[in-house]
Amino acid sequence: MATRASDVTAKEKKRYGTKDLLNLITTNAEPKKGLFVLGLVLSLVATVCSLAITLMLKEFIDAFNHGTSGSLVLNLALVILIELAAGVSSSFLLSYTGVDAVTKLRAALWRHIVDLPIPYFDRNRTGELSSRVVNDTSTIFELISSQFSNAITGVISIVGSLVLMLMLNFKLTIIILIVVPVMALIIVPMGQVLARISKSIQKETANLNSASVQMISQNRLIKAMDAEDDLKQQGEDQVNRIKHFSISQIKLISVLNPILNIILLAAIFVIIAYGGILVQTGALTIGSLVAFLMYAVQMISPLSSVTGLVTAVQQTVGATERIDDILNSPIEDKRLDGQPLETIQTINFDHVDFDYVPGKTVLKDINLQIKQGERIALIGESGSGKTTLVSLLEAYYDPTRGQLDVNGQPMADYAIPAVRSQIGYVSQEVDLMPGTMRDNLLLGATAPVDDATLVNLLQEVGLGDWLNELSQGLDTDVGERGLNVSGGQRQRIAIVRALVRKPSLLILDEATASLDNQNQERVSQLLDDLPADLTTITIVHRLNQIEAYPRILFMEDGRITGDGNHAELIKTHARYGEFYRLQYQHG
Ligand SMILES: Nc1ncnc2c1ncn2[C@@H]1O[C@H](COP(=O)(O)OP(=O)(O)OP(=O)(O)O)[C@@H](O)[C@H]1O
Repeated sequence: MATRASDVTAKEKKRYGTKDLLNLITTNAEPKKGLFVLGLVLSLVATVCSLAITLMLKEFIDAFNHGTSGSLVLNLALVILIELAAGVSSSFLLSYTGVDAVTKLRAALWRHIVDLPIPYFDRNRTGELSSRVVNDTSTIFELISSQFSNAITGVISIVGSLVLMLMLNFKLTIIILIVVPVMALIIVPMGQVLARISKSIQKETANLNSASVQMISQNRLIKAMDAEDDLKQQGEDQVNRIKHFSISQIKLISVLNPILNIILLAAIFVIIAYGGILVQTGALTIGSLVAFLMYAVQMISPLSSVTGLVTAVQQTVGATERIDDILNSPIEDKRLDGQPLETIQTINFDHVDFDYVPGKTVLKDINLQIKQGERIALIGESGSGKTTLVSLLEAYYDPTRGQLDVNGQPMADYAIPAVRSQIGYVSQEVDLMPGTMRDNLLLGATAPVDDATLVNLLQEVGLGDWLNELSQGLDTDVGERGLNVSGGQRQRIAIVRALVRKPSLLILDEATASLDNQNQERVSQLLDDLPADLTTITIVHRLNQIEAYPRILFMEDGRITGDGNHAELIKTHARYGEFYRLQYQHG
């Protein structure tokens, strides 16, 4: 079944946690576990080596008085080399695992979004969805490629340094054991506040993303409405919201870092002062004091990455929730085991109602029979239900009540790709896809189409000269959103794109709206020249050629109240007459 808008029920709000994050990573990002573990092990080796290097430096310094042994220098060089090799390879392997995992996750999200049903796109904002594909997945990348391993090696550094410090001098270690909890007392609560702030920054950045997509794609409308100042203000408010949270973040970090530094300096000062006394009394060697100081630093600096892991996980859990929301939304059921459809001969709406939202009926008791080869104009006021009616034919939605039959069988019996392959659709707003002219014309085409056919069709819709002017003909890149192609040209390309698929039903949503008169006639001519068995339904907004349609369906408030040719309707349907005259007076 195609998705029924009224099927969408309120989802129970679930609390997301680390388990969901792990689940998302293992099932959708499928990290290369072997490489990840190897990266972790190597990073542990590098950490242990750096602890050992400090210990060897102690020996090295203490050996100054009685001559440095060659084997010590050799061992030191060897350990430094191992540390270097392990560090470089672990950093590469962990980043590689992160890149690989985030690539799979992004691809899985992309595939899933492509397959989501139309009602999902009705409910969700474009920018927000794109932010999930780009930003939320980056958060997960950071966690896998650096934050997680930094925290693990951090723990080893802390524990290792502590054990070695205890071995070097118990009393000096006590000083560190007092300093660390004090630092933790500051870092942990401030870290939690920082996590909340960065969650707000993420949310507001996603909103900015969403708002910019709207602002850029709707720029013509904004200019036409002279609404630039409003939009500038909205943008300013949005960036200022991010600034507000970013400043709180900066303030906190600016205070946090110097405080931690001062505590660290104070601890180092105490260690040097007390350690100096111990050295003078001969209870501690200079090498041990230097090693001790190095361990203190090695122990304290990973503290923030260990506590930072909590923050990072919290942030990533937020990203997981948003990504899961997409991945758990059911994709469109294309009924692939449904029947094939060779051609559309008859369409029958039998008492069809449709509600986007339960209880708000948009199409009301539609009874309509369409035979192969009919040329139908669908007209009516804005919001009367014209687009919704053709959306049911495209199987974007199923009727809420009543029955829609194609060739005498319920629409729901057919495989959805079979239905759509029989329908050519030209929308009101034609967007070209990024890529070449040929890519655009062949979008979704299943059978091979040669260039000569494409050129012929382009000539028939009046794009022959334009094609000749293009530097690379059919290989010319028409650009994102087709920015370098006019509205009229885009619509004509869309008509060719629809015809290339050799449909048995052609739906044109005001396909001639942005064409000048000459090109409009050429397209009308093309539509006249279409094969006689091709059914066309044109949603007509400009009525200047309405007389040419043998059958006109007039819609009012979700109902078809008029069905006949122009001469019949003008005589029998008062509202149609009024609508027709009004259009002429104003247009
Ligand atoms: N995705 C949706 N969710 C909820 N309501 C919708 C949705 N799409 C359209 N509607 C409502 O359904 C009604 C019919 O809309 P529809 O787009 O079919 O009208 P239309 O005749 O094609 O209008 P227009 O000529 O302006 O394109 C309107 O009241 C509209 O607000």
